[in-house]
Amino acid sequence: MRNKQTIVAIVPAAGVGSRMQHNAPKQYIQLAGKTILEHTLTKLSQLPQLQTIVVALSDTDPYFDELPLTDARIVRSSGGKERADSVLNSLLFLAPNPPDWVLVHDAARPLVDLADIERLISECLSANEGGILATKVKDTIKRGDTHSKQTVPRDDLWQALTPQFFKYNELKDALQNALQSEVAITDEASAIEWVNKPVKLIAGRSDNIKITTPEDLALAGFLLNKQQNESAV
Ligand SMILES: Nc1ccn([C@@H]2O[C@H](COP(=O)(O)OP(=O)(O)OP(=O)(O)O)[C@@H](O)[C@H]2O)c(=O)n1
Ligand SMILES: C[C@](O)(CO)[C@H](O)COP(=O)(O)O
Repeated sequence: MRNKQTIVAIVPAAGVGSRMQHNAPKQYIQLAGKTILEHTLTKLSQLPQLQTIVVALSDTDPYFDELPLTDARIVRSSGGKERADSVLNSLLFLAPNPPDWVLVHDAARPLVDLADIERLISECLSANEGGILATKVKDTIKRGDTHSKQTVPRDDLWQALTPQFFKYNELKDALQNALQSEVAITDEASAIEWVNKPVKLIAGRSDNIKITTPEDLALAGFLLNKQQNESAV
């Protein structure tokens, strides 16, 4: 029987939200009565298997300490220039007492379904292999070049979501390797792929959207209200 595996969540929340064109970082926009970051942390706080919840924040973030957070597992680490740097900084923050696994989840994805996260963790622990939530592409995909065949075959195309769940040591080594090699890393899985390790794709709900541009807010607000009403029943 494998010893109980320890799991720590890392929440990248150090972005400026430039595409949102808002006067504060998008993770602090209020939707359905709370900031987006609070919604995300409230979701993760419902997972008892998380030993700690590390939130990567800008060192000049003036908002976080004002949030009415009650989960004692929540701690802050320093964000970095890019999302991958924020994640690596959080991994290094954990180095004195490293967990077995880390669950990396965007602050900007408050709508994530808890059952999807539970399934991701369960399937990866059973296989002893890292993986990510992903959703199969539903639209026809075009490549930007207007002077050649544009349509991309989509039968095996998936859209990567978060959480992304990997062994602490593997992710730390992969991210350090990829960043030192100046490889473009936009998610944890791309670093794991860089070091030629497998990534399980676990089908997740397509409404686990990353709130990115202004038109995402109305949909996210509606869905957050719907989730809150359903959980209140
Ligand atoms: N240096 C960075 C950049 C992003 N993030 C976080 O990574 C998540 C996904 O990134 P994205 O949606 O791109 O957020 P921003 O970088 O803030 O948005 P933009 O690219 O529009 O500026 C967000 O929760 C964001 O706060 C981070 O922790 N550190
Ligand atoms: C990690 C991610 O959410 C998976 O789709 C995405 O890569 C983040 O990209 P961003 O440009 O940092 O928002």
